[in-house]
Parts: sequence; C-alpha cells; structure tokens
Amino acid sequence: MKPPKSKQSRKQRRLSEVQEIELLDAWIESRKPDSGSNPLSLPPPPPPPPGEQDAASLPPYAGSARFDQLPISSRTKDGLRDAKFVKMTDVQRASLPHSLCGRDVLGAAKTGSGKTLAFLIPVLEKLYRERWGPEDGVGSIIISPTRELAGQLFDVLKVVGKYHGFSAGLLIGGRKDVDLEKQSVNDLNVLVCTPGRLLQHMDETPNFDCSQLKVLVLDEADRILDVGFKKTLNAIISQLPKHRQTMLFSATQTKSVQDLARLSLKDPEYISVHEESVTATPSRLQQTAMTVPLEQKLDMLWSFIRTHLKSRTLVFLSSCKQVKFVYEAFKKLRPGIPLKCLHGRMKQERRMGIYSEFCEKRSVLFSTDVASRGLDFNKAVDWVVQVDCPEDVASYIHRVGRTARYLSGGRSVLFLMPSEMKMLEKLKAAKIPLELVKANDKRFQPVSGLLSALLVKYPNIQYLAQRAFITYLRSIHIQKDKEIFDVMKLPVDDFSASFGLPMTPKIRFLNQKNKSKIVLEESLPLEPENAVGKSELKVSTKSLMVNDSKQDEENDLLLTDDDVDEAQPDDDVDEAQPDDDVDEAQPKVNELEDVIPATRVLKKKKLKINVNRPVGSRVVFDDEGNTLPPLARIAEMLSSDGALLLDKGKKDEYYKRMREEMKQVDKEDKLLERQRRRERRLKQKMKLKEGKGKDDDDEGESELSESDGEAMENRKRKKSKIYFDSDDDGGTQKETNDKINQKSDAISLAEQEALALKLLSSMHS
Ligand SMILES: Nc1ncnc2c1ncn2[C@@H]1O[C@H](COP(=O)(O)OP(=O)(O)OP(=O)(O)O)[C@@H](O)[C@H]1O
Repeated sequence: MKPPKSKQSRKQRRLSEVQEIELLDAWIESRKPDSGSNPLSLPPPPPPPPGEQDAASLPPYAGSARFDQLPISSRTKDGLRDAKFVKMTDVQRASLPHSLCGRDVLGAAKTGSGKTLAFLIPVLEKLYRERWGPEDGVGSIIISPTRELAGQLFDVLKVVGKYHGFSAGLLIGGRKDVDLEKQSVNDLNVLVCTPGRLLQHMDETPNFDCSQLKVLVLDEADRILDVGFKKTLNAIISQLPKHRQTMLFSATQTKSVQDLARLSLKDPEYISVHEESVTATPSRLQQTAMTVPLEQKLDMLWSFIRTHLKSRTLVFLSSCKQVKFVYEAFKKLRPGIPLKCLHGRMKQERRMGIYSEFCEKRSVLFSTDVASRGLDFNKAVDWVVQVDCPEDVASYIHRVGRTARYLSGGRSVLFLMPSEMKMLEKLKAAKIPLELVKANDKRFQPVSGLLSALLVKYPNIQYLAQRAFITYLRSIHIQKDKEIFDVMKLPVDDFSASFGLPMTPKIRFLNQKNKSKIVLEESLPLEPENAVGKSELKVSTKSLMVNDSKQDEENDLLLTDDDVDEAQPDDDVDEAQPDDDVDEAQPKVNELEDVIPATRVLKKKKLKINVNRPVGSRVVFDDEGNTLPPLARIAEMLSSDGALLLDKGKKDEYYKRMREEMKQVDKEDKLLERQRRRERRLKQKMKLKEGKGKDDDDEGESELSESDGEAMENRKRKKSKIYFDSDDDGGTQKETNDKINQKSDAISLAEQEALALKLLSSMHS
C-alpha cells in the first residue's frame, strides 16, 4: 500500500483517480445485478468496447468470470495480477457483484474456496471509491476468531492492496506493543483484528473512533457469533454505526435470525454457492474414518506418522494438554520427521513462528482447534488426522478444510472410538463422503511400551501425561452431544496405560452438592482398585476394528507403500525440534495442586487442601535427592544396553509389594498415632490433677517444675510407692516418699486408688 513517489505523479494520479472513481460509481450503479439474483447462473458478459469508455457502454458485471471484468480500481487489479489471481472462484463470482454495489452479504462456501478475496476486494474498493485518506480514520474492520487467521488475512490484504494508499493494522492479542498500537490505531483505515483486542482498544484507547466505519466483515462468522464471543461481539457492535455495509463469511454459515438481527443486516444477499453441491467438503478431498479404541489412539497415531514420513500432516487433538504431551513424548521418541505443536497457551510470536515453519517445511503439526479454521498453510497440507473426534459437523468440516484447498488435493482420516460411531452417521447426513477403512495390522506399531519407559525416565512427561489424561476426560465430559460423547463409556484404565502411565490417575467428581458442575481431581492412587468408578467406566474393547468396511488398498492409511519410507531419524529433526519447548513441560508449582505430588511441599499442600484425600503417595528419591517415578528403580534393574524396560509381570509384582508395604506402614502409623493420643490425654489429666493439688496445697513445687515427660515418669514411680511404701529405699526415695506422704494427706487413699486405676485403664484402652 505504497503512495506514489513524486508530487507530480501524485497529482496526476489523483486526477485520473477521480475520473476512475466516477466511472466505477456510474458503472456499478447502472449495471447492478438484481437483488437475490445469482450471478453464477448468468452468461459471461461481452468484452467492453475498445477506446474511451463511459458507463452506458460498459457491460453488466454480474456473470464475470475474471477479476478484470469487474468494476474495480486499477490499483486493486494490479495487486491481484501481481499475486496471480486472474480467474474468480465460484464464491467470488457469486458475491462480488453484490458486495461491490454495497449490499450486505452472508456468504457460505466450502473451505479453501477463496472467501478471503470475496470480502477483501469490496473492502478496498469501498474505501477507494469513498476517497478514504489517513485523516478519515477507521473505515473498515475485519474481525477473525483467531490470531493466526487475522495475521493471514492481513498478509493477503497487504498483497492485494499494495497499490492503495490506505494504512492498515493488525490488532491481535498476545502482542506486547499494545501501547504503541494505542498511539497509532486512530490513524489506521483498515483494522484486521480479533474480537478481544478490538474491544480492548474500544475500552482503553483514548479517542478511539470508528463512528465513520463503512464496512464491517466477520470472517468465520458462525464462530464469531457463537456463545464464546457473544458478549465481546455485542459490546463491539454497540459501538459501531448502524449505517454500514456488513459481510459475513464462513464455510459453515449461521442461519440464526437472532444472530443476524444482532448485526442489523439490511436485506442481505444469501450466497451459498455450494448448497446444491453433492458434498459439503472440497471434491478433491479424500476422506476416511477408522474405528480406533481410545486406548489405541496413540498407537495408531504413532503408526500413522511412522508410515507417512514424507507427508505434511496436521494432527488435531482435543486440548492444549493433549497436544503438549503427545508432542513432547513423540519428540523424545524421534519418529523420523520434524514435529511441531500449536495451541492457544503458546506465546504469540512462537505461534506465528510455528505456523510459518509448518508452511515451509514438511513436518507433523499437533494442534488444537486453534488451527482448524481459515488457515491456508500454503495449500501444502497432505493429511489431516483427527485423533480426537470433533465436537460437531461444522468443526469436522473446518478441520479437514486445512487440506485440499483451492485446486489442490488432500486426504484426511478421522479416528472414531466405538462409542462415537454416531458421528459417522451425522457426517454422512451432512453430505460428507466418508469411507470407513480398516488399519493394516502389518503397519501397526504400538507405542505404549515405549511411552511407559519414557515416562519413567522423564517425570516432566509423566506429569504432562497425567494432565492430558484428565483433560481429555474432562473434554469428553463437557461435550454437549451426549449421544456421541459419554465419559462413562470410556475404558479409563486402558487409556491411562496407553499413555504409559504407571497408574490410572484418579478422577473424582468432587462437587457433590452441585452435580451439574463437576470438578475432576486427580492423584495417583495408592491402590489402583480404589480408583473411583473403575468398573463403571470400563467397557469391553475386544473388538478393535470394524470389519464391515470394504477394504480399499488405495485408501488404507497405513498401507500405501509410496507413503512409507525408511523410518530413520531425519537430519533436520533436531534442528526442527528445538528443546526450548521443554520448559513448557515443566510443572509450575502453582499448577500442581491437583496432580499427584512428587515433592514434600506438595504433600503438605495436599493435606491442607483435602484431608480426605487418599494418603500415602510414594515418593522415590535418587542419590542426588531428585524425585523419581515409583517405577524408576525396577526399570533400572531391568535395563540392558542402556535402555529402560518395564516388564508387566514385574510391574504388577512391584505394585503388589508396594501396596502390602504401605498397608503395613499404615498400620504402624495408626498404632503410633493412637499411643501418642493416649499419652497426650494422660498428660492433660495429670496436669489437671497437679493443678488441683496445688490449689489444695502449695507444696509439690518440684513436681510442677518438671518437664512433662519427667513428671509422668515420677508419677509412675509414685504410684508404685504408694502401694509398696518401702522403708528399704535409699535417701532419694525416702525424700520422695515423704512428699507423697505429705500429699497423701491431701488426697485420700481411695482417691489415689481410683486415679491410679483410671490412669491404668486409659493406658490399656
Ligand atoms: N481467484 C483465485 N485464484 C487463485 N487462487 C485463489 C483465488 N482465490 C483464492 N485463491 C487461493 O485459494 C486458497 C484458499 O483461499 P481462502 O483462504 O480465501 O479460502 P477460504 O474459502 O477462506 O477457506 P476457509 O473456509 O478455510 O477459510 C488460498 O491459497 C488463496 O490464495
């Protein structure tokens, strides 16, 4: 968006601009398509007459197939040409004739079909024809649900708008330069932003003014209108002028009248170019699904990665913690291809860095749904693997839409647990052509054994595994569609074992009063059989693979030999997998309160938080005083040629022994505690008694000045002397006897006997 260089050329350009704008205005106005018409069904317009042109001689623009046939400025045309955008895609052909004449648009088209240009071109053209300048302030706002997508939109805007003189800004969260942004935001003409950051400016930036706004765009509109952004969006909309053009685009569009009313759309054009299409997803996308039991998901994923070392693969998991664990664990196991991860908890710079690295290099990217919408990844994703089931059909469409973009092809695979098979029906009902395929047993490479050993060696990764385990269950629990997602049907123990965890973290529904709000607490139970609801949650997982699908060698994920290469670690693996992310794996002290404590500090904290929590978590220390996972010792015992191995039989035996030992220690602890309590009671009684004696008789000072222990000892001695009252004792004894005799004046013999009996019986109770 560079302005022309010299003053002379600027003036000339301004003059020709004025003429161009007049012509464009007249052309747009005189050749408007009918409201509600579908430009795609119109024949292509004839070429414009050569030479001097006036609006009356120009052809209708609805039905145009190329950008240069549209009533758009030469600046935009130049930008498009430079970027090699010549022919329009269907959604561009259908929507641009309407949006260029200022109509509100509600556009739905498949993923990767070119919606971005369908709204960026009208944004640029509107401001251009309004002769918008820096002093006019904010003229257009484009809102995107994620930072990466906003960044990508901004990049496309820079490309196609490079010959315009507008100033544009990217306003997204996670950037530290918010104060700098505040100083310049009022000078920007086009804002590309995430909802949160925009509202922050509306709230905090002095004199932030968008009262002159001309165009508002919501990309991934259904997501932005979703409950998650509801309050923010309402607050934003309330500060925008009602008189504006509004455009909403998504691959899965909202049909809610309520949502549209919030945006005060005026007679919007509904553009749904693929409504009549046989499929809701790109036709070049080959989609498959596989039945994968929960406890085999990681094995299957590992097998997939190992057999697709030459592919660029995007893997979707349900939570940041899942992503962190799988990424860290697989990275240590070195599958032979660079691994990356992307999730919302990462620092923004890192997120952007990962996004561009993945665009550049062949690798596997583990991600949450933060990468599911809009991202273009240079059209180079070969595979989309959905390890965890998407929450609904829309989410599925957006995830698989990261591949097979524009004219390129792509493949996807969805892992479905037996309990999630209903999702397959839903997807098929939504015109998604999915083929259920079977994994090739020969290519199956279980990874849980390796993970067990890895977790023994790296406590950080064990910690991540515990967190991932719990978070996954929580994510299933909070899903709305209970027909598909039922946490009670999950084989939790097997799932935990598949992560390589030595024991199933405990899952407890703590908040009994308010059952609708469930809090999960985790800890490594002392006795696995104590795990709450273990038997309830367990389901048979014997039938691992469906057999009813026709096996197509072409589509068999783990079978295609051309995808399979030698599983040797890449030279660039290390370079592409910097260890700087490992820090993220380090449990932070304040994050640990609901995980099994590995340190004494935490143990103390545990007692403080929940006294009813099972006690006795075993902490093993190495020679340097570092905590080790309980299995470390047997793993070391079994180590041969440096590798840590865990034998299942030994492991079970070890746990059995540990349980017995702990039971024994528990017994001894209880006995000790009982004795301690008894002594305390005794002491209190004696003190009481002594106090009474002192009141009655000022003597006995020596006894009162003794320490508690000594006093008790003396009391015992005195008791026996009361009964035996021997003259044969030595001087000291005599002295004591004298004292007792004096005391006995104050306490009768019967009283003394009663007291002694009481003390004795309390000692033996
Ligand atoms: N007219 C065009 N000619 C050539 N390539 C195009 C054209 N329009 C868009 N593209 C390319 O197609 C790809 C997908 O476009 P875009 O990102 O706009 O898709 P989308 O419909 O917004 O997808 P999603 O629904 O996933 O957000 C991009 O790489 C873009 O450069």
